[in-house]
Amino acid sequence: MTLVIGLTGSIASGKSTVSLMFDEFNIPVVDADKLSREVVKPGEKAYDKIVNTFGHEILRDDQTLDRKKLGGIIFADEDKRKQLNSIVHPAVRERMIFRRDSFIEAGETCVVLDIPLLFESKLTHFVDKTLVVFVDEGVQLKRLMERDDYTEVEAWQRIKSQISIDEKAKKANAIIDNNGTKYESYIQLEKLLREWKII
Ligand SMILES: CC(C)(COP(=O)(O)OP(=O)(O)OC[C@H]1O[C@@H](n2cnc3c(N)ncnc32)[C@H](O)[C@@H]1O)[C@@H](O)C(=O)NCCC(=O)NCCS
Ligand SMILES: Nc1ncnc2c1ncn2[C@@H]1O[C@H](COP(=O)(O)OP(=O)(O)OP(=O)(O)O)[C@@H](O)[C@H]1O
Repeated sequence: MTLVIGLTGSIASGKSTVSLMFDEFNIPVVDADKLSREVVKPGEKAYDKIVNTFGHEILRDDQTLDRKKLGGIIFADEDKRKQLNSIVHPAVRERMIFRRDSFIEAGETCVVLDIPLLFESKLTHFVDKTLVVFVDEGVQLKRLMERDDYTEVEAWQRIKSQISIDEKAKKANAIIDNNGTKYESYIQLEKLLREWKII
């Protein structure tokens, strides 16, 4: 039996940081953000739909998506965000399930699905347990602004486009408190994997 863990959190709460730690335990991770970049490459169906919906002005000179520009549009307008989600999410979901099932068929003890919008998109039925990477909102804002060089307004738009981190923490089977150092988060993960009898 493979245990499927849904790893989530809010934007810049530390999902990618924690997902890298699963490597140490040889636990495979399927990363929805990575898949969402794959499915919008030129030549893919979702790419054509995005260009038809948002126009050529969201393309760079090399015809790839200008992600910063598209982000600027969809995080400032909920209807446009829903339009983009309805194009990208089905393609991501299909690839994610395919990869999850390949790991299950290969007999892995555990597989992690790193899904930023696990609760928003109601995808918890894809996983056995949910794990939320938690940070206080102030820490989240600071890390997001520093990592992506956003203004405070841009960072808040992105934070507010998701269910609050407190609400996600309430829904989770387990939490990693990532307010401290990365090492402190690693120790929490190791303890949890022991509790869940994965290591
Ligand atoms: C708008 C886009 C082009 C901006 O790209 P950018 O490279 O700046 O951001 P990236 O894709 O790395 O996402 C960073 C984070 O933003 C958050 N986020 C992204 N899309 C959304 C969304 N539609 N709603 C809420 N939060 C989102 C997530 O926490 C994600 O981890 C891109 O985020 C996108 O295509 N979004 C739609 C697909 C999506 O929902 N992806 C996230 C889960 S699959
Ligand atoms: N414990 C920590 N201490 C200090 N900095 C951290 C810690 N955890 C993560 N960070 C930093 O905070 C930023 C956000 O972390 P990360 O990219 O892992 O978040 P994420 O949840 O995957 O983000 P996104 O939702 O955008 O995909 C990064 O710059 C990362 O290096």
